Parts: sequence; structure tokens; C-alpha cells
Amino acid sequence: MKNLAMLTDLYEFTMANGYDAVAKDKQGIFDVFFRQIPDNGSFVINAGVQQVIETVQNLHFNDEDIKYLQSLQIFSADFLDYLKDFQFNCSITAIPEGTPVFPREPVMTVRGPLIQTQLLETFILNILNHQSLIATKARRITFAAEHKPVMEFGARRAQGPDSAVYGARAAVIGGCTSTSNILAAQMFDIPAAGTMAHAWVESFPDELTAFRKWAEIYPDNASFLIDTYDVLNSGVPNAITVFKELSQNGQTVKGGIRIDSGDITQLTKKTRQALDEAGLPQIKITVSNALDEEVIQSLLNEGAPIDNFGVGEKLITSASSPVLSGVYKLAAVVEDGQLIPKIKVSANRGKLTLPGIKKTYRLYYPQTHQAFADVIALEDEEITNRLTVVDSNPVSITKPIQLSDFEAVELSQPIFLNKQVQQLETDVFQIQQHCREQLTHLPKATLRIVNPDAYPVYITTKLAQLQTDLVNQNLKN
Ligand SMILES: Nc1ncnc2c1ncn2[C@@H]1O[C@H](COP(=O)(O)OP(=O)(O)OP(=O)(O)O)[C@@H](O)[C@H]1O
Ligand SMILES: O=P(O)(O)OC[C@H]1O[C@H](OP(=O)(O)OP(=O)(O)O)[C@H](O)[C@@H]1O
Ligand SMILES: O=C(O)c1cccnc1
Repeated sequence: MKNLAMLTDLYEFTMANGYDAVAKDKQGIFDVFFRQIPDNGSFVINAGVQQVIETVQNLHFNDEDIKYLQSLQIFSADFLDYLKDFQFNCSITAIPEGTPVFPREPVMTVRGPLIQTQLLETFILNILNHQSLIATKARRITFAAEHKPVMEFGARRAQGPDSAVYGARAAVIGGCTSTSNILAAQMFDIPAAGTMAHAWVESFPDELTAFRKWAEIYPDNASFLIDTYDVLNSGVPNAITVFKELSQNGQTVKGGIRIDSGDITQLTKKTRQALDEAGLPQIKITVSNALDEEVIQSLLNEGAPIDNFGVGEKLITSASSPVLSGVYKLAAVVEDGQLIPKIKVSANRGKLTLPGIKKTYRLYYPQTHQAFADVIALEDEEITNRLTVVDSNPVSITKPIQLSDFEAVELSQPIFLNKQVQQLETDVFQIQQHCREQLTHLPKATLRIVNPDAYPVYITTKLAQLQTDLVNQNLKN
């Protein structure tokens, strides 16, 4: 992971410089959370924690950085010395990657010297917002694909190299099975997959020769792109001819075809029929062309016989909902050993923050192990089997609710403590498996991609009281 120490907004540096001058010993506790879910979904798939940890482990300011900051002529010599000898000294708890998370739940909490916690804001949000956005989109797309393999094809349309590489990682967390992006495949141990481009077909005098040459080089698993000229009148018959030539020695040939334009339902139905009639039922059909969860759902509803999907631009850019506005908010400071909860009260009541150090619990029915709500509590609260809670959404006006007979599982884990990485799953397919497993416990109506049911996220009455007290106190000041 690159050193992202300088990937921060100027105001983080000016505040850190100020803390160095007037609040050197103060500690800060910051929470990362989301308020709104992309595509009117009901949850986000948490992703990017590993890259945050790799970044903080490698955080330093080199001579060039110090020289540049000095040239701005706004930072004290003391602060620049502090940066020169920067020793990362914060602790981080986080909800594991792949976990579905809901609005207002702290997905990551950073605690440490205010000077440091402040400097981390921008790159932490940059990493978590990006990867969680793409993992969430990938979950929608792979859910629509009904567990047929989805290959990530987006590198060429991603918004820059990092988005291609880390987007491919996030896409796998959200459910993709492979990527065409060789760098991401190499870095994260993801199967590399692909077919061929129109250029291969065009580079030969005719399509049949193009397929034959490809089959000579890749006889064990040839995948032909059949829409360069005419799918049904040229692509399909030529592919069948070459598959038959390949199987002349009596072996069952493995392979596939890809269709990348036109009405995919009609073309795949006719292609499937022709392949089956030619005795080639094992040949797989892959489709691509600006696919997303809506198109995929529509194709499968129409009964299109598709084995694999290749999905690029709409996935890697989360085109239908390209922003995840996760935020990093101060929840408390520690001054002279005393914890002081903090709150942001803005004109927009929806932006009211949750003060104090908190824990998030997922509540399950003990018999079915189905999750029915999450609760955010203050860290020292005991979550017993009887609990009075209120809606966590500050704009909703509802009465307190009694919850009983549940199993509560805390979602966050210590990830980085005493300069050491604690529990951190790094295998992307293990993370994908965790995601899949977690989703099986959520209500079916919450998983829907169109108009999903909102999943309840509550706060304890103690936390609600602290929030109200701090609002009143701050309005008085
Ligand atoms: N049966 C279908 N139902 C819903 N959407 C479909 C269906 N078949 C194709 N699509 C989608 O419709 C969109 C437009 O398809 P079309 O073939 O017109 O694309 P195009 O980009 O104009 O073609 P080309 O890639 O050849 O330039 C694509 O997103 C494609 O995936
Ligand atoms: O459509 P996506 O979901 O991004 O999938 C990847 C696209 O990339 C390739 O297209 P190419 O770059 O050759 O462009 P074209 O299909 O628009 O001609 C491929 O043939 C797919 O159409
Ligand atoms: O291998 C493929 O078929 C592929 C790879 C990237 C983009 N479009 C298609």
C-alpha cells in the first residue's frame, strides 16, 4: 500500500498544527458511519478495512513532504518536527469487511492523539467509501444474477488505476467470482478470467479462421466472442464448426461463447438451442454489455439461458448511485484522563451524531438465528435480554420500544492495538464467504434490491438520553 500520509485535506493539517499548539495531550475518538445507502438500498457491505490498516502501518512523512509543508508557511517548527518523527499511535476497532452494515452504525472507530486522529480522516473515508460502495453494488449485481458467476470486467472504465484495482477487490467481496484485471488478480489472489475481444476476430480475414486459430492455441477451454458480424448467421455456426473440430478425437470439448450486443434474451435462447442441437450442451454462454442488476434481473426473468455474466462499467463506477457519503465524526475527547462525549448539532436534524464510545450489536431470534434489529449502545452498557430502545434515526418520532428474548452479537472487533494488527481476515474469498453468511441471517425483505424493507437500527435509551442532554447543553451555550 502506498504511503497516503499526504492524502489529506489542508484543514486536517491546519487543525493538527493547532492541536499541537494548544491541545497536545488531548485524545480524540472518531467514528466512521454512513447515513444514506446507495441505490435506495437498505445496507452497505463494509469493505476497505485492510487497506486502511496497511496505510496506517506505513504512515510517515519524508523529507520532500516536510519541505513542502514548510513551504506553505503556516505550520510551526514544532509541528513539522512532530511529523518528521511521526509514530502512529492510535487504536482502531472496526466491523469486519464483508459485513452488511446499516445507517449510523460506527463501522470503524479510531482513538488516539487528536493530532493523529484528525490527520487520518480523509484517506480513511476515501478508502472505505470507495470499496464499500463497490462491494455494495457488487452484492446487488450478484444477487440479481442468482449466484451464476459474475466476472468483474471494469478496469478500462474505472475512474483511474486505483479504482480499477481496489474496485476489483471490493467487487469480489460483494460476490464476483473472478476479474479480468490481472493486477488485481495478482495482488489479491483472485482468479483471472476472460474471453477475447472483437479485435482478435477482426484481425483475421474471416471469423471462422479467427475461431480456429484461437482454438489451436487454447484447445482446452476456448471462449469465442460471436457478435462481431452476425450472432445467429455467422458467430454461432462458426463457433459450432470449431467446437466440433475440437471434439473430433471423441473428447468432450470444454468452452464457451460470449455475446456482447443486441437483445441478449433472444440471442442467448437461439444460441443455446443451436448449441444443444449440435450436441454441445456443455458449452457455456457468457453475456456482457453495460449490464447491471436491473438488466440482469430482466434477462433472467425472461428466461435467458445465461451461464456467466461479465460486468464492467456499471459495477466498477457504481454508475446508478456513484457516491457513498460515509463520514468521520468526533464522538468524544479524553482530557486529563476524563472522557468527554461530543456531539455535532446541525441545522439538519438528520445529521445529529451519536456521542460517546459505542458498541453495535446485531440481535437474533435465538431459535431461528434470524437477525431482526441492530442496537447501538454505550460501551459500558450491559446488553441484557430485556432492553428499551428508540429509533436511531434522529428525524423519526417514535416511542421507546421494549426488546426481549434475543441473542446479541457485537459487530466490531479490535483491529489495530498497541501498534499491532489484531484480528484481520485478508483472504478476499473468506471475506466474501463471511458476507454471504451474514446475509443469510437478514430478513428476506431487507435483501430485496427494489424497495427493500428498512431494517431497524435502534439506540439504547441511555445513549438517546446522552444525545438529548448534549443537544440541550450545546443549544444553551
Ligand atoms: N433482453 C434484454 N432486456 C433488457 N436489457 C437488455 C436486453 N438485451 C440487452 N439489453 C441491454 O440493453 C442495453 C443496450 O443494448 P444495445 O445492444 O443496444 O447496446 P449498444 O451499446 O447500443 O450496443 P453495442 O455494444 O453494439 O454498441 C445494454 O445495457 C444491454 O445489456
Ligand atoms: O460493458 P461493460 O459492462 O463495461 O463490460 C465490459 C465491456 O468492455 C468491452 O467492451 P469494449 O471496451 O470493447 O467496448 P464496446 O463494447 O463498447 O465496443 C466488452 O466487450 C464489454 O462490452
Ligand atoms: O475477457 C473479456 O471478455 C473482457 C475483458 C474486459 C472487458 N470486456 C471483456
